[in-house]
Amino acid sequence: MDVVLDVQDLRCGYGDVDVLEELSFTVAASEVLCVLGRNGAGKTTLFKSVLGFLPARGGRVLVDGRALSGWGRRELARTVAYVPQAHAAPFPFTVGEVVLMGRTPHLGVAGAPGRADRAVAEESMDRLGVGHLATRPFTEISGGERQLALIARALTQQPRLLMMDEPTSNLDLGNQARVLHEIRDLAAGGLAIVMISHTPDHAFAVASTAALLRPDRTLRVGTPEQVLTEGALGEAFGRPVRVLTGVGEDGATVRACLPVP
Ligand SMILES: Nc1ncnc2c1ncn2[C@@H]1O[C@H](COP(=O)(O)OP(=O)(O)OP(=O)(O)O)[C@@H](O)[C@H]1O
Repeated sequence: MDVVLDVQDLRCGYGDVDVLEELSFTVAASEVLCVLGRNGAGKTTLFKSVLGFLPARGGRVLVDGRALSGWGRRELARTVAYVPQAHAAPFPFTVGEVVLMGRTPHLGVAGAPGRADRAVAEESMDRLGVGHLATRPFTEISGGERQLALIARALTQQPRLLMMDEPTSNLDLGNQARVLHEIRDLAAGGLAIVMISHTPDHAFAVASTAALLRPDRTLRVGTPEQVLTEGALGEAFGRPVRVLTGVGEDGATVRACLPVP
């Protein structure tokens, strides 16, 4: 198995408080790991640690078998791409310029992007359906359009590992389906993907592995069907949850979750 991200016994937090304790999981090429847990459980903290923004207090994070401390910043940016939540990115540039920034780690020291770099950016924009927005200011498009543009920027990096923080928040149903389809397609093409989601349905739809942060700070890892049971979801979110099953397009079982008011 081609393991891209290997997290072993990770412990991290802020001040004198540990938010995450002894978390372990791996993500291989072509796998999609979906991280779920209640508000404040530590999902973003986990991302910060894997991206090298928050030092681990214990355990280790290996990318392609090498500890994060052994990677140069540009080198890591050629391998790991991050899609932030769209509301956190008020860039004063056009959509096309923001997407082209994804090429930055691939350029030489004095490098300006060339024709090949622009072609990669255009292909990414077409893939996410935002090519027609290329000349629009990034600050003057909708939240959903910004989300799609940020995913296009991350693809323009041509990474091995894609870290996505709630990639379907802000998106209408059609665009949620578009992004989920792309996530499945990118994984099939060999990318390793880690996504945070508040929608267990999306883990059932595209994830090979679900990782559920529980109130006792432990992580339950397995297939979505193993991990996202009514009991485990009820315990994790503190309210009863129903898991409903139906028949999908191809006759396969599909699952959706409903919080019980
Ligand atoms: N910079 C910080 N300094 C101190 N505590 C922090 C900081 N950032 C987050 N925390 C705390 O760490 C815990 C985990 O926060 P985190 O943002 O990782 O949760 P999350 O699972 O991403 O939540 P949400 O679903 O609401 O986005 C929370 O208790 C939060 O208050």
